[in-house]
Order: sequence, then structure tokens, then C-alpha cells
Amino acid sequence: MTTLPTVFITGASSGIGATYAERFARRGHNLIIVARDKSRLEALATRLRAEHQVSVEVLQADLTNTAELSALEARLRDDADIGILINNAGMPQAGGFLQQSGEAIERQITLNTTALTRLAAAIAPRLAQSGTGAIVNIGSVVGFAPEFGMSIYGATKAFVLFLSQGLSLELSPKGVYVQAVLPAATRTEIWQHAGIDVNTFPEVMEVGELVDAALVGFDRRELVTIPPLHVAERWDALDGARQGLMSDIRQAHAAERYQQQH
Ligand SMILES: NC(=O)C1=CN([C@@H]2O[C@H](COP(=O)(O)OP(=O)(O)OC[C@H]3O[C@@H](n4cnc5c(N)ncnc54)[C@H](OP(=O)(O)O)[C@@H]3O)[C@@H](O)[C@H]2O)C=CC1
Ligand SMILES: CC(=O)[C@H](N)C(=O)O
Repeated sequence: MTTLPTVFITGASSGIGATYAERFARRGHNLIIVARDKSRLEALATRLRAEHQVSVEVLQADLTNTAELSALEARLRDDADIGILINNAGMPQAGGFLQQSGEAIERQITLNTTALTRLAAAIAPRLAQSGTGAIVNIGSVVGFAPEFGMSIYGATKAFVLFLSQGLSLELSPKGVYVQAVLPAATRTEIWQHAGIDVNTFPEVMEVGELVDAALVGFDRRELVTIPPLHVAERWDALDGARQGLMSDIRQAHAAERYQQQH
């Protein structure tokens, strides 16, 4: 019987989520794995139970379905064994802004931001109450890069970073660790869903390397983990510039360049 917290992982039927499941099972954590494809989840669960002697529960859910999301929220609120949430499920954007239907936009924003936020909100009060636990949100370097031409996807990932920074400020004083993980191109099925041949990219990270690096950041209790960023000071400079900008915001008057010329 393990005393380690149970890890609740969304989007665990493939790619980064399935790899997190494998890595946490290897560390001896019991798991709750969530996605729409039940047979893939069951196959993963069977393998992890056999290889690592951990308990793995499968929850089939579409996170864009309000009733199914509500059931997951209730579980996160009530199950005191769950101490780590890996908010990983996400979908890419196929095509540019002009190619998006209203339904596709809503689905992507719902999955990548609303569901992620609601699941974090469901578990956070219990973790804050107990003064322990972790929330890991999977963003993307695309959230830094409007130049990449994935405006909606990138905006959802910028949201994930902002939310994680805000949650960390609010929750870390209460003992809850929040991590934003920002991968760049990683070899998973997401690229097929985006209609992009990942083999045409000059560089792609293997998913095991990505998750192992993210877990190094997790173990260090790092707030923002960007495995493909080789010069860590770049992030420090960006965040420092943001804070510098805020220190130059003066609320009483418009800046001189916006003053009417008389
Ligand atoms: N691979 C990459 O290059 C990068 C990925 N990321 C992010 O990493 C995360 C994981 O993606 P990745 O592993 O690459 O992609 P995959 O497509 O391999 O995995 C996506 C996972 O999300 C699940 N999922 C998709 N839609 C829903 C839904 N409506 N409800 C519940 N689960 C859903 C899928 O399962 P199912 O279909 O069974 O529901 C699957 O398990 C995403 O948030 C992605 O944006 C960030 C940067 C780079
Ligand atoms: C399809 C993508 O854009 C990818 N998931 C990424 O975030 O780099």
C-alpha cells in the first residue's frame, strides 16, 4: 500500500499524458487516467499495473462535455488520495484563423483553457486546506510566438502560462506547488491531428525526454519549466522585462506621447 499521492492525469491515452502516467507509475504512485478513448486507457492501465504494481483507475471523459467535466471536478474535490493533478489534455489547431469554424474555436478554447482551469479550481481548495500537493499545467512555447500562425492555440497556451503564474502566487504560500511546463515540438500524435508532418521539422524532441526533463523541473519545484530552452537566462530576462514594464505603469495620467497637442 503506497502513501504517495494519487496522480490524476488528463489526456493520458497517448503522448505526453501517457508518458507522465508511465513515469509516475514507475515512481510508485497510484494513478487516475482520463481521456475519451477507453480502450487505449485500459491497455495502458493493464500494462502499468503489471509492470509497476500500482493501482490505475480509468475514467473515460470528454473534457468539453459539461456533465462529464463536472463528474471529474467532483472526484477532484472529494477524493483525498489525489494529491497531484497533471492538466495535460489539449488539442492543436489545424489551419489558420480564417479556416476555423465557430464550433472548432469553442472546442479548442474549452479543452485547452476552460476544462484545465475548472479542474485546477476543483482540486485547489482541498490541496490548500491540506497544505500540500501539486498542479501541473501543460502549456507550449507557441504561447510565446504569435509568429507561428496558430493564433488560437497559442492564445490558449499563453493563458495556461499566465494562469499558472497567478495560481502559483496565490497557492504556493498555502503549500501547493504549481508548475507550467512549456514543450516545443515533441513527437506525439498531436501533429497528425494538426495535419502537420512532424518529420519535416529539423528538430523534434522525443516524448520520454520531454517528460523526464519536466519531472526534473517538478522535483526542483520550478514554476516555469521549458525543457527545450537551452539558455535559462532568456526566460529570466523575459519575466524581468515584464516586471519592469509593470513598474513603469502610472495610472493617474496618460503617457506623454498620448497627450493631446494644444
Ligand atoms: N506534442 C507537442 O509538440 C506539444 C504538445 N503540447 C501540449 O501537450 C499536451 C499533450 O499533447 P500531446 O501528448 O502532444 O498530444 P496527443 O494528441 O498525443 O494527446 C492528447 C491527449 O488529450 C486527449 N484529449 C484530446 N481531446 C480530449 C477531450 N475532448 N477530452 C478528453 N481528453 C482529450 C487525447 O485522448 P483522447 O483522444 O483519447 O481523448 C490524448 O490523450 C497538449 O496540451 C498539447 O497542447 C505542447 C507543446 C508541444
Ligand atoms: C500542434 C502544436 O502546435 C504543438 N502542440 C505545439 O504546441 O508546439
